[in-house]
Amino acid sequence: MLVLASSSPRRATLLREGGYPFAVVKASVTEELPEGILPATGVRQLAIRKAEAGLTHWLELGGDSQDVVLGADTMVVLDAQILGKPATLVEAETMLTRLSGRTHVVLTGVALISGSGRLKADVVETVVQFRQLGSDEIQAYVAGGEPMDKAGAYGIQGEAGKFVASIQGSLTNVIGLPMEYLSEQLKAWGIEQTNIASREVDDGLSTFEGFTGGTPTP
Ligand SMILES: Cc1cn([C@H]2C[C@H](O)[C@@H](COP(=O)(O)OP(=O)(O)OP(=O)(O)O)O2)c(=O)[nH]c1=O
Repeated sequence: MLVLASSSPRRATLLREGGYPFAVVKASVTEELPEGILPATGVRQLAIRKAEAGLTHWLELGGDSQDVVLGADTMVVLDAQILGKPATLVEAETMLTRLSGRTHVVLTGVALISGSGRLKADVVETVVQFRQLGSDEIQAYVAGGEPMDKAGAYGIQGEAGKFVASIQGSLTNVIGLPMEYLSEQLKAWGIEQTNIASREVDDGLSTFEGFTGGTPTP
């Protein structure tokens, strides 16, 4: 059985839409990383941290050691700097001003772990280009509340979809789980889709120029 170690509603929605039956378990971890760590190393570490915490909790709840626990972490990287979730509205505005007219990278670390000691963790990268944003539209977007629980202060699946000029790589990777990569991995772990649900998110972004699907990076 598949267990999602996450409190992100987006990750649960993506797995459900992917047709996977799963349980959800909380994975409260500190998201602090050592100063100067490479973003890809950091995002992978956090995904493992979440999966390990989730596994511990799941086994305490009486879960089977053969169950497969999934942890993930998403970060936005601009000029080699990590943009996490904004702590304040002002910080959200600053992040979006920095992203305006620029190309950035979204990294999602994905970790699969089981009680038998098996572990697989990778990082999937999507390149996102924003068009030039006006300060009025940034302010209006931040006032709408969408940025606050999201890396880089935006949600590509929401109103910020209109900020995006192009995307290269997996769209679902930006939203929190690279489903193309993940379904390959889950197959290798013996986890199959049982039903293919229709997409709940009407984003219209999969037709964007350069959409190629996710590519794992070492
Ligand atoms: C860039 C971007 C991020 N996000 C979200 C995905 C993640 O939920 C969030 C980044 O925070 P994460 O720390 O990756 O995840 P989380 O705290 O929401 O959930 P958990 O740790 O319990 O699994 O930003 C979007 O929903 N859309 C976007 O376009």
